[in-house]
Formats: sequence, structure tokens, C-alpha cells
Amino acid sequence: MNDFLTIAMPKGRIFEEAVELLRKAGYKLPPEFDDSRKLILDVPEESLRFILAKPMDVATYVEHGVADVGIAGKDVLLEEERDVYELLDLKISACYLAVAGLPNTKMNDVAPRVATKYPNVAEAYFREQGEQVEIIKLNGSIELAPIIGLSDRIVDIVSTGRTMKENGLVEYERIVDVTSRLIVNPVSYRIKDGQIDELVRRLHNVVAVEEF
Ligand SMILES: Nc1ncnc2c1ncn2[C@@H]1O[C@H](COP(=O)(O)OP(=O)(O)OP(=O)(O)O)[C@@H](O)[C@H]1O
Ligand SMILES: O=P(O)(O)OC[C@H]1O[C@H](OP(=O)(O)OP(=O)(O)O)[C@H](O)[C@@H]1O
Repeated sequence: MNDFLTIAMPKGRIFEEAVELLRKAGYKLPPEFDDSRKLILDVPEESLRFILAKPMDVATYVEHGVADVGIAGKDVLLEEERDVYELLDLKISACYLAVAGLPNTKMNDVAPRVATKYPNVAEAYFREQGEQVEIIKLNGSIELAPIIGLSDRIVDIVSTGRTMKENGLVEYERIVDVTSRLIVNPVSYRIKDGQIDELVRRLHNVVAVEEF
């Protein structure tokens, strides 16, 4: 298995786009990739092993070296600050992180509260703005927080803007644009440089083509 390159893939909404991109790059991924509950998928013909992880955990597998490379959202990389190198912007799963809240409301002067799945990003953002806030970590349905009175603001992902709109929230500030990135374990990059360079080259070709 040593000559296999192990790729950590995010389950969920990024997965399908990532598989499509790999196929465009010429990797022959079997139909199993379109409908399977397996968490490890081997493609011996390509000397590739795929492990399927939660998006937030991809960089953890890569940092620990149990995966050589991985595909992770920039949001996750900013939040987790793992010891991995970012090799390529794959330009898939585009969205952005924003501050949102109920319309025409000011942040509480005394102890403003911000609910988010991204406590580190939110903390850093408000520190840069010179605002001291209490961060409330949530794991999903973030838009509920200001409606129900748990927080003054949220920091969350916006893609189509539909969730915010349907829940009566407005965007106050855009923090950072997000796309998925190819990341690599620094040791793997030295040992498996040939295989990894080949992967980067092939992906770079299709990403570049898609830009036109
Ligand atoms: N509308 C969106 N909402 C959330 N994440 C998005 C969106 N569009 C693109 N992404 C990207 O997809 C990743 C999250 O994927 P997904 O929603 O499948 O995972 P998750 O929310 O962590 O999973 P779960 O909901 O099971 O906890 C993010 O890290 C981000 O980079
Ligand atoms: O701008 P939109 O296209 O509406 O997408 C943004 C919404 O999607 C994500 O939630 P998700 O569907 O992952 O649900 P969760 O936060 O409850 O996990 C995100 O947290 C927003 O709520």
C-alpha cells in the first residue's frame, strides 16, 4: 500500500464536485464513487486510496500523515490552522464567510455575542475590528441564533444567500471568500513528490481550463 497516494476527501457537498474534477483531470474513478457508504475507496489502477472524512476533519488526517493529501474548504483551513501546505486552489464549492444579523440592529454595547461554527475566524475578525465579543460556538442552524435571541450577530457561510433571506437576516460584512483547496502533508510532499506533483499538474490543467 506504500506506493499508494492516500487522499482525504470531504464527505457532503464538496465530494461530488471534487470527484467530478478528479475525473476531468483524467483519473478513472469507478461508479462506486457516486453511490457508496464505504469510508475507504481504493483505486488500484491509479495507485490511489481515498478516505472519506467530515469536511472539518480533512486537514487533521493530512496533518497526522494518515492521508498524504486532502481536499478542504479554505474556511476549515482558516479555522483550524493545521500544519499542512496548501498546493492549489481548486475553485470548487465557492462560498464566503460573512457577518450577519437581524436588519437595522446594532450590536449590544455591553457584551455583544456572536454565534458561529467558526470561533477562531470570528474571534480574529472582531479583534481586528477592535471589538470585544463573546463567541458562542454552534454546530449548525447558525441563523437561528439572532432570531431566537441567543446572539447579536452570526459569522457563517453564505452561498446563494437563501438561508439568510428566508430567515429574515441581512449581511453586515463579508469576511473572506472560500473555495476548496488541495492540501498536502509536508513529509509526504518530500517522500511522494513525484505522485503529488503529477496530481497537482493534472488538477491544475483542469482548474485553469475552467477559468476561461
Ligand atoms: N452553502 C454552503 N454551506 C456550507 N458549506 C459550504 C457551502 N457551500 C460550500 N461549502 C463548503 O463546503 C464545506 C462544508 O461541507 P458540508 O456542508 O458538506 O459539511 P458540514 O456542514 O461540515 O457537514 P455537516 O452539515 O454534516 O456538519 C465547507 O467547509 C465549505 O468550504
Ligand atoms: O447561502 P445558502 O446557499 O443558503 O447556504 C448557506 C447555508 O448553508 C450552510 O448550512 P448547512 O446547509 O450546512 O446547514 P447547517 O449549518 O445546519 O449544517 C450554512 O451554514 C448556511 O446556513
